[in-house]
Amino acid sequence: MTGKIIKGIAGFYYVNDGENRVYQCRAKGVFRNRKIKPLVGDNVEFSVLDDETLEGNIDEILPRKNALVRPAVANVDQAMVLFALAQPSPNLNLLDRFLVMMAMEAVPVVICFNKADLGDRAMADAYRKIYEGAGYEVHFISVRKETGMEQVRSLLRGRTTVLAGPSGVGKSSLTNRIQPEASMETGGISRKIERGKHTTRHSELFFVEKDTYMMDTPGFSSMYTPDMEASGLKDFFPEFEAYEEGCRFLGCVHIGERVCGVKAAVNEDKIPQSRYENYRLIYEELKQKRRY
Ligand SMILES: Nc1nc2c(ncn2[C@@H]2O[C@H](COP(=O)(O)OP(=O)(O)OP(=O)(O)O)[C@@H](O)[C@H]2O)c(=O)[nH]1
Ligand SMILES: [Zn+2]
Repeated sequence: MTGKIIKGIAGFYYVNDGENRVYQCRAKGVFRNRKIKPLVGDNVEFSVLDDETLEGNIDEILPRKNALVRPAVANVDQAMVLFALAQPSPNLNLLDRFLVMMAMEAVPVVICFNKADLGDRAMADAYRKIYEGAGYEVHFISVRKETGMEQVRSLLRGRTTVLAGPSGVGKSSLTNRIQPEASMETGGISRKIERGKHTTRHSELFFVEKDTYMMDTPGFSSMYTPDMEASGLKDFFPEFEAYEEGCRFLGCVHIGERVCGVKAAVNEDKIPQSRYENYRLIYEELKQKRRY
């Protein structure tokens, strides 16, 4: 049988068969033969030892597509980053940092703004313009008004998604909405308490529907600075590229150079101020970090 590891606790791995039957497995042999530690998100071959008690043994870890460190999870197809259109209003610096981190890991990102019922139309249009211009898919939803829920479901379908977003934007509300059985069983509040406990334990994937999994990523608001050469940062701001032919020097980093197509584009509002400003801030941080 094949399945996916959804959590690991005290030497046991919990393997979902894709239809939400979860087997408690050991990984005898896998460590010894391959010296590889199973990760949440790993697709595995496993044998069922007992069909009643749902016990099994992992025989083989299938090749990984990727593996994130924070959160520790393998085979991530995409990240969904959730912000609120208002209350709290989005921290674009945090968003831009997150986009860089995920691009470094080659994980595609979908941006969702929740609480569309609270934000004004002009703000929504402005955010859409900024992030579609940077090449991202942008969605506006309201968990409270239940708008965009089908859209979210179809974005998730058949994939493993990490959900990220700062506190208070509606991550619990959204995860409750998209896994109806769980929220019916435990109720919104207890689900939330449960989730709080998980954040101090291990990473865990939850089942959404057939072959569809999601992981909540705690600690998003304290995003660290990516680890790379400052000069490489510009490549993670894809909307800059079109204006680089206006730069005098090959390898222009668009900071102190006098003749710079990117800075000119910012002045002409062709590149959003906020994107450039966040680029500059992250660039300076990387410079500082590399000095020590
Ligand atoms: N107006 C409005 N409020 C919403 C919406 N979605 C969630 N909320 C409210 O926003 C508040 C925060 O929602 P949560 O789901 O707890 O947010 P969270 O991202 O899980 O927050 P943390 O648990 O702190 O990470 C709650 O009071 C929700 O009822 C929405 O679409 N519109
Ligand atoms: Zn330049």
